[in-house]
Amino acid sequence: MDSITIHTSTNQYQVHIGQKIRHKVPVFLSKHYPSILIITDSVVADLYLEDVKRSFSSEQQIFTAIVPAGEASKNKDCFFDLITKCIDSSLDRHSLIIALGGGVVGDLAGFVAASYMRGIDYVQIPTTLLAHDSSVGGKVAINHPQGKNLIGSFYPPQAVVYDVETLYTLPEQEIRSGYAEIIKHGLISDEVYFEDIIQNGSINKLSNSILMDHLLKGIAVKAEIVEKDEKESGQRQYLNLGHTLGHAIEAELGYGAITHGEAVAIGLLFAMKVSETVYSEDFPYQRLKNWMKKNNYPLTVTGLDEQALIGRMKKDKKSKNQKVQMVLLKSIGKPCVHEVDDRLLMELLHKFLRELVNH
Ligand SMILES: NC(=O)c1ccc[n+]([C@@H]2O[C@H](COP(=O)([O-])OP(=O)(O)OC[C@H]3O[C@@H](n4cnc5c(N)ncnc54)[C@H](O)[C@@H]3O)[C@@H](O)[C@H]2O)c1
Ligand SMILES: O=C(O)C(=O)C[C@@H](O)[C@H](O)[C@H](O)COP(=O)(O)O
Ligand SMILES: [Zn+2]
Repeated sequence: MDSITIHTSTNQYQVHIGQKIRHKVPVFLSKHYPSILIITDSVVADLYLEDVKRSFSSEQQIFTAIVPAGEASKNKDCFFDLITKCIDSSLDRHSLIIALGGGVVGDLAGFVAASYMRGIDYVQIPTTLLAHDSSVGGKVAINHPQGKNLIGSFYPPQAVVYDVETLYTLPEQEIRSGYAEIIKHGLISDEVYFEDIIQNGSINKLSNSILMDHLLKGIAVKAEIVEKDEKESGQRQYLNLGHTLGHAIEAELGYGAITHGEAVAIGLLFAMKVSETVYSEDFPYQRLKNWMKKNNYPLTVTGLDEQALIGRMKKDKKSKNQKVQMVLLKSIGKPCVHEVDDRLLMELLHKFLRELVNH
């Protein structure tokens, strides 16, 4: 088993990564919690809820709440119903919330924990590849129809218990989604890591040891950044590479129409294109795109209104005075934040979306 400690402004917590550790969750908790609410989704509940429940002793009161699987659950109604569940279960400030699932459950349950009684403890038990990113760093949120994660908080968990055995049941689309954030971690940190991912070819044929290597490196990149800049006043913005357009696409298509990682993948390609123009640098754009095609990323999203996308990009949390701020690359491993002029953005987006469909 691997463990990484993350220091925050208010506490420190450990990210434990290993096989079968969902069966022994209390081992990773520093306190005894008399009452616990496990929040999960309808798919994960059938697979892993009993394992996690059974890991607690019989004198602990365990409540469960199951939300529909998918991005659409990160909304105000699910949030409010979960708060009601906390009240009905008489949770208090000594209780624990467990987020058992992917990034949707992690963000939603984390925001419930951050809000209920102005904050109670919670633990992340991630079950997707993408959640190597979402479970670390304490960003919790729900979506607004006008934009992703516009309602949220920075609220670190007490622990992250990442049982990588759960990844074996993931469908292909979710492996693909998670790999977009792994690629992102490679692009912002280290060319060798990035090359290792794309040269390995098909993500469905990877050996367990290669997958684990990519995953652990991704967690290490994320951990190092969030520890230095927990509340995103500077370099944490680099973790948003690909998200300015990615989030706009998710919201514009309707939450859940494509996965977060698939939208981020398109956003990564666009960020590379803009970087090429702004910094007059060559990037392995075509090789990355070929890798994405080979792995069936949906790159031909059609019918997107370019003006609407730009309007949404301006509502992104990095915006300043209605100007789009994008994370770009000076080179691989050297990210930066750059204000992109409206006219240039429109020109590049128009060209990019046309090329995306055609080549
Ligand atoms: N807080 C952060 O720092 C952060 C970082 C990245 C992404 N996110 C957020 O994470 C969300 C996406 O997370 P996600 O990709 O994990 O999506 P998700 O939570 O919707 O999970 C994807 C799908 O896989 C299913 N699933 C989960 N675990 C499974 C398993 N082990 N076996 C089989 N099926 C399983 C789920 O039921 C769901 O249908 C987005 O809302 C995104 O904004 C947050
Ligand atoms: O942890 C971060 O910081 C990130 O930006 C990680 C992203 O992968 C993640 O999707 C995050 O939720 C985006 O944050 P947001 O502030 O743009 O909503
Ligand atoms: Zn993301």
